[in-house]
Amino acid sequence: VTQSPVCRSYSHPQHDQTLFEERYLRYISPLGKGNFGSVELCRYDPLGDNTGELVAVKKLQSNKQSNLEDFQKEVNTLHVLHCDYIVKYKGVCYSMGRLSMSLVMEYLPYGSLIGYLEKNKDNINTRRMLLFASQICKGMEYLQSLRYVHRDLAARNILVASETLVKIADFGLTKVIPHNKDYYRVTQPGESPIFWYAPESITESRFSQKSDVWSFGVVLHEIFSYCDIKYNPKRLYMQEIGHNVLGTSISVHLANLLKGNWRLPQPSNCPPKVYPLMRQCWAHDFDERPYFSDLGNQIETMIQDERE
Ligand SMILES: N#CCCn1cc(-c2nc(Nc3ccc(C4CCNCC4)cc3)nc3c2CCN3)cn1
Repeated sequence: VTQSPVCRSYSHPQHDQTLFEERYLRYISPLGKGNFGSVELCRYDPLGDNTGELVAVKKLQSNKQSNLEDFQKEVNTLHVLHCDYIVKYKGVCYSMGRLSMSLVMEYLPYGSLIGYLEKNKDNINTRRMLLFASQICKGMEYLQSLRYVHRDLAARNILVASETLVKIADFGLTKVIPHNKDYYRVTQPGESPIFWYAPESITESRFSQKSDVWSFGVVLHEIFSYCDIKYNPKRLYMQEIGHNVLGTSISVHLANLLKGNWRLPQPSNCPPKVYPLMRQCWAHDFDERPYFSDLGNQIETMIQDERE
């Protein structure tokens, strides 16, 4: 049994069954869309009596070879992650004679933070929002201890396991930082979530632990805006940039906005100490941004203060 320093979870070398037979995987309903694929609720029911367990199955979008390789990397990434604050890998299901594959994961009943916060905003207090934020920090600390960069940290990719537990999900864009560098340079940016990106990711496709910290600041903004669509980061940035920008790309305008030190505004009922935390994450110079361990400590202190 090994214990990771920050996740306090145990990874037993369990011989969990990791191969799911397609014929027993019964489709129930759609759950959402992620990078490279859609996610469905299924019941794995080999006995055929509806006693099987509910699972979340991520199907590969298209059988394009490149996507299959990227999907295989996502599966390999999730398989090695054992942390209470990261969605659990269960196994894979091959179909079409191993031509296509699906990723089988634990099903989290409350869905993503986006829907959950909006729906329950009236009975979620600051303490619970700070608890969620500290759990994301712990999950990210664990991820970084294995030299992973998530690259798509956003409220849409944070899932709610229970009223007091959230988990990081969707490792479709996750990369491992090579040992001789402290950043990852992406070649094909693809359709990037630029409104969650740090300046250096927008302008140089440079991703690091500190660019994930920037995105965490945006997640904090989403949490303390209750993921209200009116205050969604893309909408707030586009209002500032102006919807009728022509010619030069949005990312050039966004990069200039951030260079000029414009930042997402303080959410309306955001506790006074939380906005400065977001601003720390949004330091233009990535060396000035805090580590997830620092952020976690500051948030734990705020949780204590909330209790008194
Ligand atoms: N991340 C990411 C982006 C891709 N993505 C991942 C999932 C996912 N959803 C759930 N659970 C889930 C999802 C939605 C609902 C409801 C919400 C209200 N409206 C109806 C649906 C309920 C429960 N459990 C999961 C996963 C992955 C592993 N376990 C969904 N989209």
